Parts: sequence; C-alpha cells; structure tokens
Amino acid sequence: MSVSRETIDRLKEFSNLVCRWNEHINLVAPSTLGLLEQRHVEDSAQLSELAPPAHTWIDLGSGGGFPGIVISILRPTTRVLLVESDRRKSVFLRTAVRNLQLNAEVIDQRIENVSPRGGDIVSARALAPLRKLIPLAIRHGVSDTTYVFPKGISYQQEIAEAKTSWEFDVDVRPSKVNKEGVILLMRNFKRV
Ligand SMILES: C[S@@+](CC[C@H](N)C(=O)[O-])C[C@H]1O[C@@H](n2cnc3c(N)ncnc32)[C@H](O)[C@@H]1O
Repeated sequence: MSVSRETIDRLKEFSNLVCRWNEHINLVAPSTLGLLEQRHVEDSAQLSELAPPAHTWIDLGSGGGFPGIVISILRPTTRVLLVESDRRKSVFLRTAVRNLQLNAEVIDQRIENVSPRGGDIVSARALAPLRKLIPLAIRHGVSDTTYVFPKGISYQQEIAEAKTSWEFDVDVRPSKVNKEGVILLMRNFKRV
C-alpha cells in the first residue's frame, strides 16, 4: 500500500483506538489483535485499491470500522456511511469519526430499516453469506453501483447458491492478505 506519511499516522491512530476499546468491547477477535494491521487494516485497505472512484461508499455491518473507517482515512473526499446496529460499536465508530475528523456518518440502525442511500459503492465484510447479503446490499445501490465483498474459502459455493436467485456480473480478485480469500466485485443484479 503506497500512501502518505500522514495517512499512515492516521491509520496507526485508528489501530491504537481499536486496541484501547477492544479491552472493553469485542471490536475484533482478541486472537487477531496482535495482527491488527495485517488482518484488518491491510485487508480493508486493499478494497480501496480495487474499487472505482466514488462520491458515496456505504459499508454495511461496519463493526470495529473494517473496512469503513479505513476507507474513510484512505479516501478523504468520499463520503462514507457506516451502518452498524450494535449500540456500543456505533458509539466507537462515532468516536473514531470525531477523533480522526473523517468525512463519514454512522447510522446506528439495522440495515433493513435504513432508507435507501444510493451508494456508488456498497461493501460488507464478514456480514452474511451472499444469498442473504445481496438483498440487504442492493437496497442501498443504484444501477451502476459496484458491490465489494471480501470472502473466504467457500466463495464459489456462495456464488453458486446466489445464482439460483440472482443474475449478476462478478469479478473475482485474489486477496493480498489472506491466501485463501478473494474480493468479489459485483454489479448488475437482477432477480432470476
Ligand atoms: C462479524 S461482524 C464484522 C464487522 C466488520 N465488518 C469486520 O469485518 O470486522 C458483523 C457486524 O455486523 C453487524 N450487523 C449484523 N447484522 C446487522 C444488521 N442487520 N444491521 C446492522 N448491522 C448488523 C454486527 O453488529 C457486527 O458488528
């Protein structure tokens, strides 16, 4: 990842905040905290490299800010909306947005209840299998939205399952961080 010194400092500031809050709430699995930068920060940052430019990026189920806060640090001119229904996590996300003065908004509601927001990009990491994720995500997209979903080893099975209900274009990119993982760049969903 080639970014400015200032951006690296902001990513470090965010990682430090995650570590401090993780003593009180489970933002990331404690077993992954030692590898926070690689497992979570770089894994999130690679989504920004793969996705096209955007005015609005909507991250569903942002949890501890992955990828939403990382995207907002890397893309300061993109408006990032972070949807997270867990009250304590949304308080954490608001604290991160305020401390880092990010161009981002936290929506502390269930995705199903949020009015459609028309994102140029919609992302979700570790939220749900594709067949459940697609209906949640497409409510927040428009006709040319790119959907960015990091997935693990069972991604082919998830795609096959989703194809029983949906037609779509999918571009499968290897993850730079997880050798069994991929990033799905999806577009043009239509009900079968
Ligand atoms: C497994 S965590 C993943 C968090 C983060 N994206 C990551 O990769 O570390 C899933 C998150 O989605 C949130 N979530 C699950 N279902 C949701 C819903 N229907 N609406 C809003 N948030 C939801 C949970 O509270 C949780 O923080």
